[in-house]
Formats: sequence, structure tokens, C-alpha cells
Amino acid sequence: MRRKLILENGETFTGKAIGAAIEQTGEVVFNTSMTGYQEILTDPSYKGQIVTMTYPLIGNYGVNRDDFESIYPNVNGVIVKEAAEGPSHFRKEKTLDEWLKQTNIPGLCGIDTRKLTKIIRTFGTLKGRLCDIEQDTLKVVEELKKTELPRDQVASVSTKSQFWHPGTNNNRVVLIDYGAKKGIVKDLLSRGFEVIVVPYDTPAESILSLSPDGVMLSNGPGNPEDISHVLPHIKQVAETVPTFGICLGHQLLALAFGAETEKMTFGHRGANHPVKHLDSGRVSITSQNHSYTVSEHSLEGTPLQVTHRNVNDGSVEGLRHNTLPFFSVQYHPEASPGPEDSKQLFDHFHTMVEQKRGIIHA
Ligand SMILES: NC(=O)CC[C@H](N)C(=O)O
Repeated sequence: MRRKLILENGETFTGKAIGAAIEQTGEVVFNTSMTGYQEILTDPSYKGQIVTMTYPLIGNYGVNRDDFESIYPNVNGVIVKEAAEGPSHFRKEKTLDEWLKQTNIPGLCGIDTRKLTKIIRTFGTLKGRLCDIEQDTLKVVEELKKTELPRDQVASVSTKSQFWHPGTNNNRVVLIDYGAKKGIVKDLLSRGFEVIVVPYDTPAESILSLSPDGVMLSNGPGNPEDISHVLPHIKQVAETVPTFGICLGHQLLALAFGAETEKMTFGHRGANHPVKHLDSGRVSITSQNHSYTVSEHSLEGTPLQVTHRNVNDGSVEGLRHNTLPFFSVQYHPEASPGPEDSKQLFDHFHTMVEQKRGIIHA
């Protein structure tokens, strides 16, 4: 079966349909990772987006039962150059095509993904629709132009009620779930933390009444300004207990303490983004997935300091507070399948929590 992608600027790409036989609309973004497609397609931060993988062969090790970042996939579509039909791996359970059909996600393969990526790099992320080749392009373009991107993405992926993962060392973390990846929970548990996961809009008093030793703000989809009603709660929590924010969590901490965020042209999505730690000069290779960034100019006059910067474009990649024990990064130390250069940020958080509890001294 043939299928096409129609972009809001009128460009079309025709190829072969994979996955579910449904029409879907979303913001078209690209990811440059060579592996990790299963984690990417189930990362809740991609909620509603159509993801183009720039690596030309995707699906070659199939889909397994272990590498999901959330129980349900969150993307609205996937675009690849070639989807492996005969994957080989000892953990493989299904092919990418079978899994996409089962989870009701449409895909497109056999198109020139380099051309599509160049368009996104030039014009910025664009709205697009995956549909049957018979669809009237002009009509779809008009509809796409009028389509508003949804603004309730965090509410749709956050847990509806709190739940608990027992730990081994008596340090309790409340993880505020804006669309948390399983990797964050895994990294906290592997350091012995007890983890209580709470809905994104849990009031500060309820969070503090759980007597946390630390609070973690997760990654999540959409524009951080869409959930500005949670900012006073984040501020109160971060003023009270050691706090660590990742990606959307980083952007929300910045907003809560007076900075601003802005949308980048095409964002950062991939597994080899170099980030410099300004104090040590050390560069880490990081996994990234974001459209928004903290505006450098807006930090003046706030109590926040830039700790990390992207080596490619100089954008803000990490922040800390002048006096309070909190810090945040725009990238993903919990990334799976890696890189693992930034795992020590979880150790840093662990140390911060134990210092605050008086278990260790600064
Ligand atoms: N991975 C994330 O948490 C992404 C944060 C935010 N939705 C952005 O696109 O910038």
C-alpha cells in the first residue's frame, strides 16, 4: 500500500505504508540516533509528533518486551528510509511494522529522509499529515495551516494517581510526572531511592506532606508555558528540598524562578549532542529530545546560573541555583541505550539529598 506525507508548506513525500492504516496529523520532527528507535517511539515527550529517523535503516533488531520508556507509544507517526523486514536479535519479539500495527501508529518508509530533514532544518518543524496517496494535497495543506498543536499534552501522559516504588536506602524522592520515561525511575531505583510518582499538577503542600528528601521533575511533551499553573508549586518545592529537573523539568524550574523559554527552529533530537560543563571544561556526549530552550538573556536578574552549554549552538543546557540545592539539565542523563556520559548527575543528586539529611557532610 502506498502512503504520503503532506507538509503544511505543500511539500509531499510518497512511499510505502507501514504500521496502522490510519491517517494522522502531527508536528514533524527528526531524530539523528542510529539506535534506540523503540525507546524514542515510546518516550512520552514525543506525544503527538511524527518522528523521522535520519539513520537509513531502522527496525533491524526488532522490538522487544524490555526497552519501552512507557507502556503505550506516544508518537503520532514514524518515517524511515528503510524499515527492516527481517530483524535479527535474541530479544526480538516483533518487527517494527508488526508493533506499529498493533499499537495503531501509521508509518511511512522508502522516502528520502535526508531531503525531509533538510526541509525541517530550513523551515523549522512543520505540521504534517500521513495519509492515503489519493488524498487531495491542497485541501490537506489548508487544513494543516489551520490546525493548532494541542496544549494539553502533559495532562494526557501524566499519571492520574500517585504510586510507589520501594527503595533500599531510606532516601525518598517524589518524582513529578510530566510524562516521565521509565529510565528516570530506573536510575533513581538503582541508587536505592524510594520513588513516589505523583501527577503533574499535585500541589506543593501535598508533595511536601509526603516528607520527600528530594524531588525530581521529569521530562515531558509540549511547551512548558502550557502548564504555567504548576510553576508556583515547583518554586515552593525547590525552595524546600533538593530538586533535580530533566528536560521539561529543567524548563519548568527556569520558568518558576523568573527565566523565559523559547521555541528553537528544529530542536535537538539525537544521541550525540556535545554538551560542555562550564566549571570543568569537560564535554559529554548526550542524548537529547527537545524543541524549547531556556532563553539566555532572560537569566539576568534571576538566581540561576548556566552550568552547561551545547557545543554546537551555544544554547543553555544546564542550570543551578545560586544558593539553593537544585540543578537541572536540558538533556537526558537517563538515556537508554545511551550515551552514559552523564549518569553521574544522579549520583550528584544522591549526594545533595544525603547532605541535606545530614548523612554526609559537604
Ligand atoms: N524531552 C522533554 O522533556 C522535552 C521538553 C519539551 N517538551 C520540549 O520539547 O522542549
